[in-house]
Amino acid sequence: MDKFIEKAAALTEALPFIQQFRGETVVVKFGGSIMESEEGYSRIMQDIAFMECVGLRPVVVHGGGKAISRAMKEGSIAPNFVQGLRVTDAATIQVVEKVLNREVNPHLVGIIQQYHGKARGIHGEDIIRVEKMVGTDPDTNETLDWGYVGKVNYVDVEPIQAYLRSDIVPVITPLGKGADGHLYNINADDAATAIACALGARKLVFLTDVPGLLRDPEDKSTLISSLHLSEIDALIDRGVIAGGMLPKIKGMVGAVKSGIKKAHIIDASMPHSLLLELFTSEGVGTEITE
Ligand SMILES: Nc1ncnc2c1ncn2[C@@H]1O[C@H](COP(=O)(O)OP(=O)(O)O)[C@@H](O)[C@H]1O
Ligand SMILES: CC(=O)N[C@@H](CCC(=O)OP(=O)(O)O)C(=O)O
Repeated sequence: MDKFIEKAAALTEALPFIQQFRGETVVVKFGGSIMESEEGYSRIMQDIAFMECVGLRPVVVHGGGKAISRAMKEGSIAPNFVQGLRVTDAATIQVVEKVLNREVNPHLVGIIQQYHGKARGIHGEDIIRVEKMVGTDPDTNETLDWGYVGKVNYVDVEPIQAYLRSDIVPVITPLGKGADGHLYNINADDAATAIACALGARKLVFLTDVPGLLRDPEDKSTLISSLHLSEIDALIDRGVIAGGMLPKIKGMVGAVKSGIKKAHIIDASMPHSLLLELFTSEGVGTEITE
């Protein structure tokens, strides 16, 4: 009997959250090591199908960095990252396009459909315009050139919204087109942020392989559950926000400043962390609010 009451309680606890988020757009980004586990990302796709079914409007932006590196090595191309971004020459962009647009993306769409959700892939270059990424090496002051790596300067949201109006989950690859007509590779965190801002999403959620932002990356008990915009610069200066956390936190700051109410980092390896974050009062991971 208790078991049934518990099950009913879980459903009734979700009710106010479902009512609050119905019709709202939530951009969900995942990539990294979770994409190495079919079981792990299938659970995420199930959560996405659930969200859509109860009236939310999820938009998926996915990475696939590890699969790209594997395919490059199979083609005897050595992966090379500078400041967390893949150096992308003409041969590499072909591998990136194939892995993201023609392998990972249709696979994810297929899993949502297995859960009886409607989903369609969108190739990023059909909706995202970029300029070439440029940077400077802080040690040598030399200009950095990543090749075909882009910084988003425009997202055409109409194809995304058309799918959302038809209750179809858009699943988007982090690729863009340059003014030169060439295909460019985009960090998936940056692509998700730009898409969330352009859509005016209610929430931006990064699923990753750690519980959230940790004060000590080696110690999972040091989770920072809530961060205010004013605290972030000091954490960057102290090196707490570094590596793969930098594009996420910077993206979350940009998103919250552009009007998105909440941005989250949550643990993809915790089963159904996305549903827990959205539909319970517990909250998991790190959130940034204004
Ligand atoms: N303060 C921090 N808290 C948590 N993770 C951190 C921190 N600083 C750096 N990291 C690193 O960021 C990684 C997550 O970013 P990333 O590897 O880019 O994930 P994804 O591929 O899921 O986008 C973690 O696995 C961890 O190694
Ligand atoms: C420019 C750049 O680095 N692009 C990334 C795009 C994929 C990505 O970001 O995948 P994850 O989220 O799985 O890391 C790359 O080529 O790996």
